[in-house]
Amino acid sequence: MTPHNHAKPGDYAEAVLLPGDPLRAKWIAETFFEAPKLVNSVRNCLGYTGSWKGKPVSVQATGMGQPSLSIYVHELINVYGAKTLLRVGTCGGLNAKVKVRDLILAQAATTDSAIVKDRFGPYNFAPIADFGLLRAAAEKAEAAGMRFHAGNMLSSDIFYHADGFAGYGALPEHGVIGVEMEAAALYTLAARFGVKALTICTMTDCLITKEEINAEERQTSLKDMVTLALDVAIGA
Ligand SMILES: O=P(O)(O)O[C@H]1O[C@H](CO)[C@@H](O)[C@H]1O
Ligand SMILES: O=c1cc[nH]c(=O)[nH]1
Repeated sequence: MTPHNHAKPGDYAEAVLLPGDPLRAKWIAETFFEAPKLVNSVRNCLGYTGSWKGKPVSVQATGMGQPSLSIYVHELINVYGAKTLLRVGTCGGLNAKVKVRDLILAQAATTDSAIVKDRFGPYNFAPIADFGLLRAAAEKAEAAGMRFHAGNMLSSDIFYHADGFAGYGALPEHGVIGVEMEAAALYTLAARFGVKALTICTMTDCLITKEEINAEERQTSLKDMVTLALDVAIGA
């Protein structure tokens, strides 16, 4: 149906989880969905639809970075009718108060990317999460006893900064607590097309303390993030 997606209209639910990693999309569908069905495998950027607690839900991998996410999200909204988009990612930590395995709810997303900046001329647009999704995620995370932080996320085009931690400049001292690579484009597209979006990330590597989690812990802590996102997606 598009150069990047061979699903038919109607193949996706209105609520879609968005991991960067295609294998995380497969794991989410096979681990959590009832009756998962593969709906897209173009470029191995896997997409599935199934249900969670009896309600329809989809997952679509976005690849890494804002250009790649923008393609999948643009098509999910405009071709497949997606209305609620929940990124489920991993991120680095920019504040020592955020511990590995903690969840970050990206209330806003700062970015160095031209993909957002170039659209607004003289203005510095502030990409923000949908308040209802953010509030629901915070309430559910609190009720489940999950460690989480709501705050400003950096969506960077650069994974390997030539200047290391110094490359993040004044952002950490202005309350930017994590770094990933997609949320700002997701929020900007959601604003443009009038749909709801939220990014939830698990902090997997602290750029200050250098603490990281291993593969097994990564899987366990991602379960918390995914069940939280699924409950928020279906309004449970
Ligand atoms: O784990 P995912 O969702 O891919 O997210 C993070 O991991 C990738 C970088 O390793 C980037 O996509 C970044 O945003
Ligand atoms: O984008 C990312 C994701 C995880 N860790 C980082 O440092 N950056």
